[in-house]
Amino acid sequence: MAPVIEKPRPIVVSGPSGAGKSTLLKRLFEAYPNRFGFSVSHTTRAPREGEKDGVDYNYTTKENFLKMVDEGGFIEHAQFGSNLYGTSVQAVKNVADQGRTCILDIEMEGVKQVKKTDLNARFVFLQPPSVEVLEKRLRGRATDKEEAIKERLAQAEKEIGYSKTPGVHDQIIVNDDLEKAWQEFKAFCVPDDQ
Ligand SMILES: Nc1ncnc2c1ncn2[C@@H]1O[C@H](COP(=O)(O)OP(=O)(O)OP(=O)(O)O)[C@@H](O)[C@H]1O
Repeated sequence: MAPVIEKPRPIVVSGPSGAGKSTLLKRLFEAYPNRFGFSVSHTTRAPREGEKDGVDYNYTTKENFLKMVDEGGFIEHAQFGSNLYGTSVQAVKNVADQGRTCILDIEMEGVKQVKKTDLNARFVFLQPPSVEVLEKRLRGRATDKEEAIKERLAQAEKEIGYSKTPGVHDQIIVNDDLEKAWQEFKAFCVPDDQ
């Protein structure tokens, strides 16, 4: 009988804006360059010079995009300007088919959507030590305007509230000390290399 090769389960990383997702994911990709991947998004915008279909984006028509929405093909989708963008369930499966663990860096609504699919994902939540610390980090990052910071903090309260629902996450990592959070994050994402 042919050996059953198990496909790597996708990992859903969520947490309030400023919790440290980008910081930890950057480290993860640097430490394990061939092990992880991001899914290729769909878009209705035209390809720009040098962009490749299926690599930079899956380019599609508005009609086809909306059909996929109706069929439940997207984990999340949004409109920016007059263009539609989305992460399809199939795009996540394609990463697993290439033998890589697909990383989904998404927010609460996306997490709920993934739970409705057959992706069999693992869920990790990055939690700031407190909302006060989160506010300091968002200000320290100096990338957001005052209005955006207020919105992010309000959203953070909702995300943290939802994260307390039993069974939603496989692990919650409090990002207080970065080194400690990194060790926990690495252990979750690469359990066979500890
Ligand atoms: N443990 C930590 N201690 C102190 N500062 C930290 C820690 N972790 C991250 N930071 C800093 O907090 C800020 C927010 O982190 P980061 O940009 O990684 O958050 P994020 O969750 O990716 O946010 P977004 O979802 O908005 O992209 C950054 O300036 C980062 O350097």
